[in-house]
Amino acid sequence: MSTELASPVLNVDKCSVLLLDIAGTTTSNTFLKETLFSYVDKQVETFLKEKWEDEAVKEAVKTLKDGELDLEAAVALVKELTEKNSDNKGLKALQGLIYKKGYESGELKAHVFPDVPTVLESWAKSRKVAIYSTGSLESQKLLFAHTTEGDLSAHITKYFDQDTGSKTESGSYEKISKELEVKGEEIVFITDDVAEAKAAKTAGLVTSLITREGNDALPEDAAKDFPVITSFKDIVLEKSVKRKNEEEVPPTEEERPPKIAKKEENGTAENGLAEDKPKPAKEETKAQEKIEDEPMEVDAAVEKVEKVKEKAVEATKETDEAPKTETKTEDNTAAKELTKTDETPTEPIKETKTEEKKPEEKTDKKPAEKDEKPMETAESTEKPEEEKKTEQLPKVEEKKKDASNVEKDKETNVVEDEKMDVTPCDKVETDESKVVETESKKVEPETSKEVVVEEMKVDSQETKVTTEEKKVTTADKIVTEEKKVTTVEKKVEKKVTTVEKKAEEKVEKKAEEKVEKKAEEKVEKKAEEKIEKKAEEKVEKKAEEKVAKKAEEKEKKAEEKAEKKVEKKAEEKVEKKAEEKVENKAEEKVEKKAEEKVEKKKESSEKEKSDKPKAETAVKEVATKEKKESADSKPAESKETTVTKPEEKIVEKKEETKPVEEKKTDKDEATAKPEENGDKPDSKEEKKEGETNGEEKAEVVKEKENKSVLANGVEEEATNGTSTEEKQNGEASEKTTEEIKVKKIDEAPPTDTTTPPVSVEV
Ligand SMILES: CSCCC(=O)C(=O)COP(=O)(O)O
Repeated sequence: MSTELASPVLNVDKCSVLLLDIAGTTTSNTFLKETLFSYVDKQVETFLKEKWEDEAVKEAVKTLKDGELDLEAAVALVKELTEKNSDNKGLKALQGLIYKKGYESGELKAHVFPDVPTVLESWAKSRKVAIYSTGSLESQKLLFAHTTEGDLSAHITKYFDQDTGSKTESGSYEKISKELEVKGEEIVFITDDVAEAKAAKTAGLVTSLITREGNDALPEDAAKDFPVITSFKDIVLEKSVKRKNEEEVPPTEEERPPKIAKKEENGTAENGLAEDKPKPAKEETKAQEKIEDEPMEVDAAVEKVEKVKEKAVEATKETDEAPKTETKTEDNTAAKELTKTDETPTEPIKETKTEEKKPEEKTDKKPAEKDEKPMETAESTEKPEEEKKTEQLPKVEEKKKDASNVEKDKETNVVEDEKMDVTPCDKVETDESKVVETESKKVEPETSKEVVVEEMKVDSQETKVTTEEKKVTTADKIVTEEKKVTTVEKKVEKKVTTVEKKAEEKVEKKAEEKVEKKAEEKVEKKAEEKIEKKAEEKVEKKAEEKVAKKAEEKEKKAEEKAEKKVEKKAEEKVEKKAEEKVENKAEEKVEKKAEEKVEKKKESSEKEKSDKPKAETAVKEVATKEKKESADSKPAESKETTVTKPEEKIVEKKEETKPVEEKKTDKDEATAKPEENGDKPDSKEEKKEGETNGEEKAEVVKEKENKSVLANGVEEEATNGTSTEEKQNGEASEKTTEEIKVKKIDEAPPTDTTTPPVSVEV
């Protein structure tokens, strides 16, 4: 760690926000590695086992690595990434969750460098202090709420983590600037990381590097590009925004120049003191306006305070006019400091000895210990000077008493800034006041740091007592006024800070609530969508099933219909064929029998020859008519007609007495037509059948076969003459033949009684 640093030159005229890095800036890297990361390493397994099902943990583990991780793998990965000091967002989230347990149980206490608490407190009075760290928001908040120096979170108004973006990208700082509603040039960013500093600078932020105990050495050229400080106290800010219109009032402790040698540019000392540069009141007013959430009441209170101060200043001026008094302006102080630093050019002058020592004592073995060493040397250089000065002071006991009253009043002012506000007293630099100041340094070490005392020259030993008394009483008045002012100020500041904090807490809470609500809404939406999808899928499935069922039913019906049709057709065919066959066979039989009988009759009648020609013809006619009738009509229907018709026709033919040959031709035509007609429908039906599907064909073929078998049975029955129909027909034909025979006998002359009767059997 180099302590030989160039003096910081920061353009902080318009600073309204201080943006701070954590590791290596507010807190030592050693603490991070040896305490926080080590704690994570030890606790991660237990923590993940306990909280594996927590949503926050699940989310963090998901972010840890793409893809799924089981518990063991997650533990190993967390350890590995922690060891590497990875910036993985999932890791940072998990670390934050793990730290929580440690901080809450008291097992963890965060380290902050010794200057941090006081400076943060001081800055927070008039400006915003924000944090930008790689660590998660949770871990940042925990850290500042649980430091070895107490809860510092009250001084911090805003936290940024990697959700804002990478710390090495300028866009992230632009975002912060927008979010804070402050121009980049009004934000002072302090970090130990050069890459981060470059990014912030690119975004227009006023940027300073800081070196701290435990940090890696900065690159050699870093100091060329950025001011490098070693403590927050090295930062010089413009006058507090609340102290507008106070150009003549000496600066507060906060606004005093750091005890670091300032560069001389253009022949003038440049110590970064905002007070040294006259600024238009407008700028200050603007800066004040930029402090968000500041209520109007506070503004009014500030104005009142300022008025009281103005009165005090006027009173001080009056005392300045008194003879043989030494007024001390801020310029004088700065000039003296420059002289002082010239004497010790290589050592950075630390500001407060007591402030920095205390925290280091508390944080044993922490890296900041080394920071204290140079401070001790600074203290040792200051003390002898003060002692010398006090030795030179005349001891005027009476004056001491009066002055001791002033000092007592001073002692009541705890806050550094407020003590500095009492500096009008310094302007009345009497012997007594010097004594008082040195005494006050002994009583309250913090006041001893005031450089004013060191540079005071004791040249007013001959001052008249009466003048001194006047001055002291005036000083008393001023001090009491100032006390009032400071108390009001304190209250105002407290109010401002509390109001700001509350407002920010509210904003944060609202933001968190919004985020939570959004997350919940998302989850709900997803769940609803899933349910809807499932419902839709179910409905679709049901609809599909219904459609399929209907289709199946239709198919079945169609098949059944087709089958029925096919069956009907097949049945009709079979019936037709059977009928045809029966008819044909019957015809053939009738013909044959008729012919045989005719022949027999012919033979028998040859003898008779001319006696019975009419009877033969009648027989033939009867045979042909019967054939016709059997061919034209269906067997069931035509059974009766075949019985009755021949009788009638026989009667008719008796009258007509047509030749036998003519009747035969008629019969032939009648018998031939059904055969010809019967062939054609068969072929058509076969064509139709060819159009049906294979299954139907097969079934039809089977049915045909079955039915042909049945038909054959019918045929056999027909041939055997066993069927009832045939029998009936046979009986009928027998009856007709008997009747014909009777008629013939009646008509024919009674020649031969042995002549067999003509009978037609069907
Ligand atoms: C907030 S405590 C842990 C901080 C941390 O994890 C870290 O990596 C520090 O990063 P920074 O950006 O603050 O240097």
